[in-house]
Amino acid sequence: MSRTRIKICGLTRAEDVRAAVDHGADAIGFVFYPPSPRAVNFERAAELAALLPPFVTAVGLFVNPAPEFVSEALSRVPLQLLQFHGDESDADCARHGRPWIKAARMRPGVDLLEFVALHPGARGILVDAFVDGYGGGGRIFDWSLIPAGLGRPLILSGGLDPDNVDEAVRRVRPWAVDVSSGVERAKGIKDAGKIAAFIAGVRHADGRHALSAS
Ligand SMILES: O=C(O)c1ccccc1N[C@@H]1O[C@H](COP(=O)(O)O)[C@@H](O)[C@H]1O
Repeated sequence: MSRTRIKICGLTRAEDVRAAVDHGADAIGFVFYPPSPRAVNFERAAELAALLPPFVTAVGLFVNPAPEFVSEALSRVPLQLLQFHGDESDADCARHGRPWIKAARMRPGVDLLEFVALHPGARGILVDAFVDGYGGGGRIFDWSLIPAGLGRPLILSGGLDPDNVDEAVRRVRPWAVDVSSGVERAKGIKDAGKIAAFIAGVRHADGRHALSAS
Protein backbone atom coordinates (compact mmCIF):
# COMPACT_ATOMS: atom_id res chain seq x y z
CA MET A 1 0.00 0.00 0.00
CA SER A 2 1.48 3.36 -0.98
CA ARG A 3 1.26 6.43 1.20
CA THR A 4 -1.90 8.53 1.08
CA ARG A 5 -1.48 11.61 -1.09
CA ILE A 6 -2.46 14.97 0.38
CA LYS A 7 -3.96 18.02 -1.29
CA ILE A 8 -4.44 21.29 0.57
CA CYS A 9 -7.03 23.42 -1.21
CA GLY A 10 -8.14 27.03 -1.26
CA LEU A 11 -4.75 28.68 -0.87
CA THR A 12 -4.61 32.44 -1.22
CA ARG A 13 -1.34 33.42 0.50
CA ALA A 14 2.36 32.73 -0.08
CA GLU A 15 2.98 31.73 3.54
CA ASP A 16 0.25 29.10 3.30
CA VAL A 17 1.75 27.65 0.13
CA ARG A 18 5.13 27.45 1.88
CA ALA A 19 3.58 25.77 4.93
CA ALA A 20 1.81 23.19 2.78
CA VAL A 21 4.99 22.41 0.83
CA ASP A 22 7.26 22.38 3.89
CA HIS A 23 5.02 19.96 5.75
CA GLY A 24 4.82 17.60 2.78
CA ALA A 25 1.66 18.26 0.76
CA ASP A 26 1.59 16.59 -2.66
CA ALA A 27 -0.75 19.11 -4.24
CA ILE A 28 -2.25 22.50 -3.59
CA GLY A 29 -5.49 23.84 -4.99
CA PHE A 30 -6.55 27.24 -6.31
CA VAL A 31 -10.26 27.99 -6.28
CA PHE A 32 -11.39 29.61 -9.53
CA TYR A 33 -15.00 29.91 -8.47
CA PRO A 34 -15.78 33.58 -7.89
CA PRO A 35 -18.54 33.07 -5.27
CA SER A 36 -16.12 31.21 -2.99
CA PRO A 37 -14.48 33.16 -0.15
CA ARG A 38 -11.28 31.35 -1.19
CA ALA A 39 -11.40 32.43 -4.84
CA VAL A 40 -8.17 33.79 -6.32
CA ASN A 41 -7.69 35.61 -9.58
CA PHE A 42 -5.33 34.24 -12.23
CA GLU A 43 -2.58 36.74 -11.45
CA ARG A 44 -2.51 35.74 -7.78
CA ALA A 45 -2.68 32.03 -8.60
CA ALA A 46 0.26 32.39 -10.99
CA GLU A 47 2.32 34.10 -8.27
CA LEU A 48 1.51 31.33 -5.82
CA ALA A 49 2.11 28.53 -8.34
CA ALA A 50 5.56 29.97 -9.01
CA LEU A 51 6.49 29.11 -5.42
CA LEU A 52 6.00 25.39 -5.95
CA PRO A 53 9.03 23.09 -6.14
CA PRO A 54 9.14 20.15 -8.56
CA PHE A 55 6.73 17.30 -7.84
CA VAL A 56 4.15 19.39 -6.01
CA THR A 57 1.07 19.62 -8.21
CA ALA A 58 -0.89 22.81 -8.84
CA VAL A 59 -4.61 22.04 -9.15
CA GLY A 60 -7.25 24.44 -10.49
CA LEU A 61 -10.74 24.03 -9.03
CA PHE A 62 -13.73 25.05 -11.16
CA VAL A 63 -17.49 24.92 -10.73
CA ASN A 64 -19.54 24.80 -13.94
CA PRO A 65 -17.06 27.12 -15.70
CA ALA A 66 -17.46 28.64 -19.14
CA PRO A 67 -14.92 26.92 -21.42
CA GLU A 68 -13.20 30.26 -22.12
CA PHE A 69 -12.69 30.81 -18.40
CA VAL A 70 -10.79 27.51 -18.09
CA SER A 71 -8.80 28.31 -21.25
CA GLU A 72 -7.76 31.63 -19.79
CA ALA A 73 -6.78 30.00 -16.50
CA LEU A 74 -4.66 27.48 -18.37
CA SER A 75 -2.95 30.17 -20.39
CA ARG A 76 -2.06 32.21 -17.29
CA VAL A 77 -1.46 29.68 -14.51
CA PRO A 78 0.74 26.54 -14.76
CA LEU A 79 -1.92 24.04 -13.66
CA GLN A 80 -1.10 20.34 -13.91
CA LEU A 81 -4.55 19.07 -12.92
CA LEU A 82 -8.12 20.36 -13.12
CA GLN A 83 -10.74 19.69 -10.46
CA PHE A 84 -14.35 20.00 -11.59
CA HIS A 85 -16.64 20.45 -8.62
CA GLY A 86 -19.99 21.26 -10.23
CA ASP A 87 -22.40 19.50 -12.58
CA GLU A 88 -19.96 19.15 -15.49
CA SER A 89 -20.32 16.22 -17.89
CA ASP A 90 -17.37 14.09 -18.93
CA ALA A 91 -17.31 15.95 -22.26
CA ASP A 92 -17.25 19.33 -20.47
CA CYS A 93 -14.22 18.21 -18.49
CA ALA A 94 -12.43 16.58 -21.44
CA ARG A 95 -12.43 19.57 -23.77
CA HIS A 96 -9.48 21.30 -22.07
CA GLY A 97 -6.92 18.63 -22.89
CA ARG A 98 -5.62 18.40 -19.30
CA PRO A 99 -5.96 15.60 -16.77
CA TRP A 100 -8.85 16.15 -14.40
CA ILE A 101 -10.58 14.83 -11.33
CA LYS A 102 -14.34 15.01 -10.82
CA ALA A 103 -16.13 15.73 -7.57
CA ALA A 104 -19.19 13.78 -6.48
CA ARG A 105 -21.37 15.50 -3.89
CA MET A 106 -22.32 12.74 -1.50
CA ARG A 107 -25.64 12.30 0.25
CA PRO A 108 -27.94 9.32 0.77
CA GLY A 109 -29.20 8.05 -2.57
CA VAL A 110 -26.10 8.95 -4.59
CA ASP A 111 -24.89 5.91 -6.54
CA LEU A 112 -21.15 6.44 -6.75
CA LEU A 113 -20.59 3.50 -9.10
CA GLU A 114 -23.06 5.05 -11.54
CA PHE A 115 -21.31 8.42 -11.13
CA VAL A 116 -17.94 6.84 -11.93
CA ALA A 117 -19.39 5.23 -15.04
CA LEU A 118 -20.68 8.63 -16.19
CA HIS A 119 -17.18 10.13 -15.88
CA PRO A 120 -14.87 7.65 -17.66
CA GLY A 121 -12.24 10.28 -18.40
CA ALA A 122 -11.68 11.41 -14.82
CA ARG A 123 -8.29 10.38 -13.44
CA GLY A 124 -9.78 10.24 -9.98
CA ILE A 125 -13.10 10.68 -8.20
CA LEU A 126 -13.23 13.17 -5.34
CA VAL A 127 -16.01 12.62 -2.84
CA ASP A 128 -17.27 15.61 -0.87
CA ALA A 129 -20.32 16.21 1.31
CA PHE A 130 -23.36 17.62 -0.47
CA VAL A 131 -23.61 21.25 0.66
CA ASP A 132 -25.15 24.44 -0.65
CA GLY A 133 -22.54 26.31 -2.65
CA TYR A 134 -21.00 23.18 -4.20
CA GLY A 135 -18.19 22.54 -1.73
CA GLY A 136 -15.71 23.76 0.79
CA GLY A 137 -18.38 23.59 3.48
CA GLY A 138 -16.34 21.80 6.11
CA ARG A 139 -19.02 19.14 6.35
CA ILE A 140 -18.34 15.45 6.75
CA PHE A 141 -20.57 12.82 5.12
CA ASP A 142 -21.35 9.18 5.80
CA TRP A 143 -18.30 7.33 4.48
CA SER A 144 -20.30 4.11 4.28
CA LEU A 145 -21.90 5.61 1.14
CA ILE A 146 -18.59 4.90 -0.65
CA PRO A 147 -18.83 1.47 -2.27
CA ALA A 148 -15.88 -0.89 -2.67
CA GLY A 149 -14.46 -1.51 -6.12
CA LEU A 150 -14.68 1.98 -7.62
CA GLY A 151 -11.94 1.15 -10.09
CA ARG A 152 -10.62 4.71 -9.95
CA PRO A 153 -8.38 6.55 -7.48
CA LEU A 154 -10.58 7.89 -4.67
CA ILE A 155 -9.92 11.31 -3.18
CA LEU A 156 -11.68 11.73 0.15
CA SER A 157 -12.73 15.23 1.19
CA GLY A 158 -15.51 16.96 3.08
CA GLY A 159 -15.01 18.15 6.62
CA LEU A 160 -11.64 16.50 7.16
CA ASP A 161 -9.50 18.07 9.87
CA PRO A 162 -6.51 17.22 12.07
CA ASP A 163 -8.77 15.41 14.57
CA ASN A 164 -10.60 13.11 12.18
CA VAL A 165 -8.21 12.48 9.30
CA ASP A 166 -6.41 9.58 10.98
CA GLU A 167 -9.70 7.69 11.40
CA ALA A 168 -10.85 8.72 7.91
CA VAL A 169 -7.74 7.33 6.25
CA ARG A 170 -7.84 4.12 8.28
CA ARG A 171 -11.51 3.50 7.52
CA VAL A 172 -11.75 4.57 3.88
CA ARG A 173 -8.18 3.90 2.64
CA PRO A 174 -8.43 6.55 -0.10
CA TRP A 175 -5.75 7.24 -2.69
CA ALA A 176 -5.65 10.82 -1.44
CA VAL A 177 -7.28 13.27 0.94
CA ASP A 178 -8.23 16.86 0.20
CA VAL A 179 -8.85 19.52 2.84
CA SER A 180 -9.73 23.17 2.96
CA SER A 181 -11.85 24.32 5.95
CA GLY A 182 -10.19 21.97 8.43
CA VAL A 183 -6.78 23.63 8.16
CA GLU A 184 -8.05 27.21 8.23
CA ARG A 185 -8.03 29.99 10.79
CA ALA A 186 -10.54 31.94 8.70
CA LYS A 187 -11.94 31.34 5.23
CA GLY A 188 -9.04 31.45 2.78
CA ILE A 189 -6.49 31.90 5.58
CA LYS A 190 -4.70 28.68 6.43
CA ASP A 191 -3.10 27.82 9.77
CA ALA A 192 0.39 26.32 9.53
CA GLY A 193 -0.06 24.38 12.79
CA LYS A 194 -3.27 22.80 11.51
CA ILE A 195 -1.61 21.91 8.20
CA ALA A 196 1.23 20.23 10.10
CA ALA A 197 -1.19 18.36 12.37
CA PHE A 198 -3.35 17.28 9.43
CA ILE A 199 -0.41 15.86 7.51
CA ALA A 200 0.89 14.16 10.65
CA GLY A 201 -2.54 12.55 11.08
CA VAL A 202 -2.41 11.13 7.57
CA ARG A 203 1.10 9.82 8.10
CA HIS A 204 0.09 8.26 11.41
CA ALA A 205 -2.73 6.37 9.70
CA ASP A 206 -0.39 5.28 6.91
CA GLY A 207 2.16 4.07 9.44
CA ARG A 208 -0.41 2.01 11.35
CA HIS A 209 -1.60 0.47 8.10
CA ALA A 210 1.96 -0.45 7.08
CA LEU A 211 2.56 -2.04 10.49
CA SER A 212 -0.66 -4.06 10.36
CA ALA A 213 0.19 -5.26 6.85
CA SER A 214 3.70 -6.45 7.80
O1 LIG B 1 -13.26 25.73 -1.12
C1 LIG B 1 -14.26 26.20 -1.66
O2 LIG B 1 -14.67 27.33 -1.39
C2 LIG B 1 -15.02 25.38 -2.67
C3 LIG B 1 -16.01 26.02 -3.39
C4 LIG B 1 -16.74 25.30 -4.33
C5 LIG B 1 -16.47 23.97 -4.56
C6 LIG B 1 -15.48 23.32 -3.81
C7 LIG B 1 -14.75 24.01 -2.87
N1 LIG B 1 -13.77 23.38 -2.10
C8 LIG B 1 -13.54 21.96 -2.09
O3 LIG B 1 -14.50 21.31 -1.28
C9 LIG B 1 -13.95 20.14 -0.73
C10 LIG B 1 -14.24 20.06 0.75
O4 LIG B 1 -13.73 21.15 1.42
P1 LIG B 1 -13.72 21.23 3.03
O5 LIG B 1 -12.42 20.61 3.48
O6 LIG B 1 -14.91 20.51 3.55
O7 LIG B 1 -13.76 22.69 3.32
C11 LIG B 1 -12.46 20.18 -1.02
O8 LIG B 1 -12.23 19.29 -2.10
C12 LIG B 1 -12.21 21.57 -1.48
O9 LIG B 1 -11.21 21.53 -2.46
